[in-house]
Amino acid sequence: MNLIETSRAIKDGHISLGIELGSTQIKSVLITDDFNTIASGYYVWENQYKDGVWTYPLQQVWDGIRESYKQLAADVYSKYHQPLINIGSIGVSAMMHGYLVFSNSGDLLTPFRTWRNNLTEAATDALTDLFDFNIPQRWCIAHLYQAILNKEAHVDSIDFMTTLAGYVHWRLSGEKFLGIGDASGAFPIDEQTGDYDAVFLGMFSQLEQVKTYTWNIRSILPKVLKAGQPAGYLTEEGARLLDEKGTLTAGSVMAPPEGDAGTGMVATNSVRKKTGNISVGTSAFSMVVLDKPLKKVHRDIDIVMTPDGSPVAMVHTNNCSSDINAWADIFKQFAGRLGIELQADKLYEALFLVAAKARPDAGSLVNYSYLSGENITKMPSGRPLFVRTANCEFNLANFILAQLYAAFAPLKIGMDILTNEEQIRTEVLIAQGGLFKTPIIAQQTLANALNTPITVMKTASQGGPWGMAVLAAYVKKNDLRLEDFLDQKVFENPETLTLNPEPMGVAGCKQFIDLYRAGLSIEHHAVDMLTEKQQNPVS
Ligand SMILES: Nc1ncnc2c1ncn2[C@@H]1O[C@H](COP(=O)(O)OP(=O)(O)O)[C@@H](O)[C@H]1O
Ligand SMILES: O=C(CO)[C@@H](O)[C@@H](O)COP(=O)(O)O
Repeated sequence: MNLIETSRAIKDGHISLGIELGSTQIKSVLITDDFNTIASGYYVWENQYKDGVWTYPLQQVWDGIRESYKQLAADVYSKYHQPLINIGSIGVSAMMHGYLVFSNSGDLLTPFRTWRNNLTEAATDALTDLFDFNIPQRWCIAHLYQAILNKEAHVDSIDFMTTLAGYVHWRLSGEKFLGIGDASGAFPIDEQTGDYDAVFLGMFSQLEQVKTYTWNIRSILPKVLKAGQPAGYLTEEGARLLDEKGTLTAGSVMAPPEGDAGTGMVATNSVRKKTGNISVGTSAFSMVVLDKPLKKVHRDIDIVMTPDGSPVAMVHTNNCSSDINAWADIFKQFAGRLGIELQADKLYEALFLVAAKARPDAGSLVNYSYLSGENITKMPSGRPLFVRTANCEFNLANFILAQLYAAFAPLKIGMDILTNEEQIRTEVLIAQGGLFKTPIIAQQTLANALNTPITVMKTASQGGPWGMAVLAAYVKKNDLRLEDFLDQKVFENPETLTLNPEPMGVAGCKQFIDLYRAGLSIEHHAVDMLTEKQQNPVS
């Protein structure tokens, strides 16, 4: 579309908005009906560790959404000279799972517990045994049951439990829905009915500790919808939450709110059976759409759903890029001392590119990027740790490569279970996430770590919110199955780059992983010996 055509599309509302609340950024992306991004906005935020809980204040959710929307609207006006009055369809996605519970008057009952918390081991052991289905620590039902086991007073007053995307959607539209992908990280889904598993709901309700409450699990969970189904309309109040200037009008059709896993699958065109993709950011997770059930229950493989309701095997690690960011900030501060003010992209590029000069084994340096606990390596909480012997090759190139290897190490260990025990392997994995903003380096390192070709699309670094915008557009025109819609309408001619594993890199990464495994008890010891500093309670 040329400028005039795009400007007309904006005026006529032939546009879709995707908003994704990721762990480090709230991003908004606006697309035209040909799925091209025409404007974007973002807001930077960070989880806080307060009172032993990883959290974000809900006020910041709205400050961030408004700021990111404001930037996007300004971007539209400056490029196309049009105010944003009427947006055809809107979709919200976010980091999944966690614990957000509300009373019947809509009050938040306890500060938001994010996916990053490892507080629910007892609940997950009990529920996994009960259902004979893996319940990971970060899932909503695990948080709820743990709160019950802890006898937390607020549980009595629960009227509604949802995810972050479900919460934002509810406030924008007044509707309590979840897309099936996001719902599958709240409570297990039955593929046949496309709804929460009725047998498991019954089993949960019959638990002694659960029976004592007046609420029923079914009634506090949001209703489940599949991609393409309308999930309400933007209300007047919702429009004011997005756009405080009052320009935006109500009435946009809303897509089912999704999780960032689902939007990652859409953004990489990986909803078809046997396709695989990876998301790398604060956390890392690989997803393969299953063509048959797994042979057995694995505590390290989560079963979630595509946005149109097919089961997916997910390997999820809580830690990926946070330690890289912490070190990048140290280098930024040092550059600042020399009078050099570095923008983030320049900083990451300068650091990542030097890794190309590293020894393939990263000079025998070892790093544990555990800002929080790690399920895959059974680490109860996190103490980021860099360790080396006196005679190893300690230089910047090896240091940065060790950081990258460490970011992918838990994922590599988890993926080995998928490939070795379940023989699930895809020809290629399509990756997306902020680490690919600097081309090649993270992509090649991931290919070497997983010993699998990795494809990255041109849109990789803004994948999630763009994927959500595409799901919002799909609500307006859903005459094809989602996988066909993506193949035929969205990804007719994708711009991609595939990198194959390099034999020396594969061998070098294996050496790193051997050292990493050997030293895991050092990390355990650090967890035991160093107490986490507490911050003030969340307001
Ligand atoms: N220019 C860049 N080059 C490489 N990595 C980057 C760059 N900018 C940001 N990153 C990394 O990308 C991460 C954000 O990725 P993203 O997929 O948006 O994650 P999240 O959903 O966890 O916020 C940052 O935390 C940082 O580690
Ligand atoms: O838990 C999941 C997916 O299962 C994610 O929502 C969570 O790891 C957050 O992802 P990001 O690191 O914000 O991309």
